[in-house]
Amino acid sequence: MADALKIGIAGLGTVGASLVRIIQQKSNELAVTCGRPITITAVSARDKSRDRGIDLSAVIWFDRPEELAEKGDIDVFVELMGGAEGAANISVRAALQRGLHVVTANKALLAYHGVELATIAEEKGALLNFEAAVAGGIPVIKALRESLTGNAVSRIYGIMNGTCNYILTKMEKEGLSFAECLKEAQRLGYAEADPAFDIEGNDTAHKLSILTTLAFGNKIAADDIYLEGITNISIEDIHAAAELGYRIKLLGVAQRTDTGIEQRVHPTMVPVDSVIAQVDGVTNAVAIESDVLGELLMVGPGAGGNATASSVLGDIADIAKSQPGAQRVPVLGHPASALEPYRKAQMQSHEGGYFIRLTVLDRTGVFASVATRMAENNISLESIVQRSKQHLAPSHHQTIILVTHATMEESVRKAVASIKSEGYLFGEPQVIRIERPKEEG
Ligand SMILES: NC(=O)C1=CN([C@@H]2O[C@H](COP(=O)(O)OP(=O)(O)OC[C@H]3O[C@@H](n4cnc5c(N)ncnc54)[C@H](O)[C@@H]3O)[C@@H](O)[C@H]2O)C=CC1
Ligand SMILES: N[C@@H](CC=O)C(=O)O
Repeated sequence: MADALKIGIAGLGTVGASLVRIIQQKSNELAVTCGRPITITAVSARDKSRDRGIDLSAVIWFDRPEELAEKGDIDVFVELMGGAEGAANISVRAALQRGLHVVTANKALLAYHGVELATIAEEKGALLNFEAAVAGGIPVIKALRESLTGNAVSRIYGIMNGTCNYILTKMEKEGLSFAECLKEAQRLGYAEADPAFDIEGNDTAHKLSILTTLAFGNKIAADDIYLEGITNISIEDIHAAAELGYRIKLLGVAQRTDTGIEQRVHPTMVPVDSVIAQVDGVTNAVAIESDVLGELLMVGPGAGGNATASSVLGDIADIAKSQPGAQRVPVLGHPASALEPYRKAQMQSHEGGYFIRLTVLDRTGVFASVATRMAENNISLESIVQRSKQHLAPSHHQTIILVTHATMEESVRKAVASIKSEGYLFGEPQVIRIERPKEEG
């Protein structure tokens, strides 16, 4: 049997501790499948004394991850700390500069430094693997980077954040509050160290930016994504969506348009009978539409220690099985030097269906005025209903719910602005985009 693959792990939190446990429990099977043992020789984490339920007696402890990357007796540096800057960024760079292979689950790091890191890896002939960075246990990176070679991708969309999907599902099915659901997601190890990254949509945006680059061959453009999180979604929206035959999901969508690539992350209404609407809890789903294959939908656990460690381990096993000096698959699917500048499609040009919920004064003429403002902006309505006794609205108010046919974002924004200027609105209008799978489009 070949020499052991020596790995050093920086970060022993939810994912790092799961990874250590799995490698230790499955060492014999791994040695057989990979053709060589996988040995954890060194680790680094902030708290040396914490009981993680794993055996670290035979490993060397580095207080600083940078030192592990620079000096550790390792073949692979596994980064499981998180954060786009600081220790993660410095240590991954140092490891690659040293010619070490790197495995990371850190989407924030890749979203902001992925192209530079891929450039260093490719110059050094090192592997930089990051399957766990997008959609946890779903092998979507490998699918896009390798299996779909030769396919021209037209759209990728999906549920890419387990925390948000868990919250939306629990709110709908168990009637729990947003805060209670988030707390539970944190307890289960799904949320980011700062959960604002989950609920404000940034985490989905980081993941989407990576998929966009793999699919379309542009430089990563994480700051060029239209972004809305789920903090504004109320139980009233969830119920109204259900009555209309939709469910609300936080989707990341990237699609090729005539004017460039559109990247957007926002709460989205999906038809209740679509597969993606059935994806509940921490489960993620990624749909890829391409010319040769058609639609590929991948569904699986999107967060949590084991789901994520499974992908990290798969990346480590790929390194164990790789031959030194063999041709490498480019880190981002295309050689880093060949990535094109990102051509951004403006959100105003987005075309799709919209759900609009307005709380208005219960006054003669308001309903007609809302319908007129829509017509003036050439917005064709699938339905418009007026309701009283919505518990959010005071007694002298009513709720108007509109669903549009496919229309331009710019028209919807203009119509909503003109409704706001009429003076009969109570609170902010709620606008939720509707996304339909290809066959239902
Ligand atoms: N938890 C999940 O479900 C998933 C997490 N990820 C990513 O995996 C990475 C790790 O996530 P978790 O394990 O959930 O995080 P965590 O917060 O549970 O663990 C992070 C670990 O890194 C250590 N650490 C952080 N900064 C450090 C520093 N400067 N020096 C030494 N140690 C440091 C902490 O002490 C802790 O042991 C993150 O990039 C996260 O975005 C990716 C997919 C799913
Ligand atoms: N916080 C993330 C973890 C996985 O990427 C999520 O909830 O999806």
